[in-house]
Amino acid sequence: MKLGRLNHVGVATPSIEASVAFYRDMMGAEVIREPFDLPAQGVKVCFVDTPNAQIELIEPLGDASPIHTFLARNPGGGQHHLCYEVPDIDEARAWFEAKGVRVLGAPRIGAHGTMIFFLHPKDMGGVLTEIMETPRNQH
Ligand SMILES: CC[C@@H](C(=O)O)C(=O)SCCNC(=O)CCNC(=O)[C@H](O)C(C)(C)COP(=O)(O)OP(=O)(O)OC[C@H]1O[C@@H](n2cnc3c(N)ncnc32)[C@H](O)[C@@H]1OP(=O)(O)O
Ligand SMILES: [Co+2]
Repeated sequence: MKLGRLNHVGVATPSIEASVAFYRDMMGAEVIREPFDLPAQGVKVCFVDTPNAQIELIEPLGDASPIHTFLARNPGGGQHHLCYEVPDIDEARAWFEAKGVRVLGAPRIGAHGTMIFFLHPKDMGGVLTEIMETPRNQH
């Protein structure tokens, strides 16, 4: 498997509205996409663009959100996951499974419209890791 570029850093927040104000007013971020709901992933999402990667702001959506426990432990929010691109999602999944890394749930469509899966932080040096297939027009 060939690891691709860092696509985004996931940041959990109790309030996307407050985080957008922080990235705009404190960090000087200019391009901030409109927030949108991703019910299938249990999160509300908003992208902040930087020159080489995105910050993905995620706020819990619904009672079964996978970030509820994280925010209960970190009420002010914080860095939640790193996401790397790969050219072939099935090859990447087989690669990690063969190495005994726990894949969390089934591959699904992510916020960028391509397939994603997550790897357990305890098998990844303490970092919850998202693997995402590179969008077709960027291969
Ligand atoms: C916007 C859509 C999409 C995209 O396209 O980009 C997304 O990014 S969605 C992002 C949200 N979705 C997910 O996170 C899905 C995958 N996550 C999970 O399956 C779970 O959150 C989890 C990683 C298995 C954690 O489960 P949880 O029940 O919340 O907590 P536990 O108490 O069971 O945690 C076990 C263990 O792991 C540590 N942990 C938990 N989260 C993280 C984290 N983000 N980074 C590092 N470590 C984490 C936790 O502290 C526990 O450790 P111990 O206390 O030592 O046991
Ligand atoms: Co993500």
